Amino acid sequence: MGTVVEASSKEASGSSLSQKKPKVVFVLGGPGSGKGTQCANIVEHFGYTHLSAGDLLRAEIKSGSENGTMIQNMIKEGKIVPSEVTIKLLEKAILENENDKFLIDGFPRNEENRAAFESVTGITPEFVLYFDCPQEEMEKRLLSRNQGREDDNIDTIRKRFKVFLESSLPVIEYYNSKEKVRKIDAAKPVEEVFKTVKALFTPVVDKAAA
Ligand SMILES: Nc1ncnc2c1ncn2[C@@H]1O[C@H](COP(=O)(O)OP(=O)(O)O)[C@@H](O)[C@H]1O
Ligand SMILES: Nc1ccn([C@@H]2O[C@H](COP(=O)(O)OP(=O)(O)O)[C@@H](O)[C@H]2O)c(=O)n1
Ligand SMILES: [Mg+2]
Repeated sequence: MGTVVEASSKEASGSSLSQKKPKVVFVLGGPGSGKGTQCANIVEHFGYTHLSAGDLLRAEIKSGSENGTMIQNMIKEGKIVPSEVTIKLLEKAILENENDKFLIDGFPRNEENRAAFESVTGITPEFVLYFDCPQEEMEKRLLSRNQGREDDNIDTIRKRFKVFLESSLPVIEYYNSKEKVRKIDAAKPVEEVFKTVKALFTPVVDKAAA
């Protein structure tokens, strides 16, 4: 009896994501490394749902939410929004979607993101795609992205690079120590990068048949 009560109360307090148990791939890399571009390709070929943490935060600003101004100020400064906010948005998006395979793009971006996501959702990623790209190339891409983003100006871009080096690279190193990182040379043209990405998502059995 005691055990039953304990089990059910544990379930009630846990995230409902622990019941859904989705398959998650984290997509990481510096600003402008091509995360969003490659995620669109993966979605088309492999049936994943793409969730960009940055897109979810920008939608939250647009929706006029009470956190909107705080999020907008942090994005303008290239800072990382508190995990609580971003994780709630990710959880909601995963639960609202029928798919069970998700590409989570631009998250976790620091140790706080990583640890909080793991403890709140109980999810560990299948693997981590890491788009490795020289800073000069990323800067060039961001300055010609033309999506009207308030953070694609040289001042904010420099701040974002610093945050990437100081806070996001350690997360990639953490997953590397767990042998979860698939590092990709992201400086090549889009199609070439996708060839490498495709190989990582194609099951070994399909490769043998091809
Ligand atoms: N391999 C590539 N070579 C050249 N330009 C690219 C490449 N991948 C993406 N881009 C362009 O660079 C910009 C940033 O790409 P994006 O996918 O938004 O990167 P991220 O999500 O990592 O910031 C976009 O304008 C995109 O069209
Ligand atoms: N996990 C995350 C992801 C993005 N963000 C914020 O959103 C901004 C834009 O993120 P993004 O992923 O859309 O940017 P790109 O790397 O795609 O250029 C970041 O610079 C952060 O200010 C965050 O706070 N936490
Ligand atoms: Mg992006």
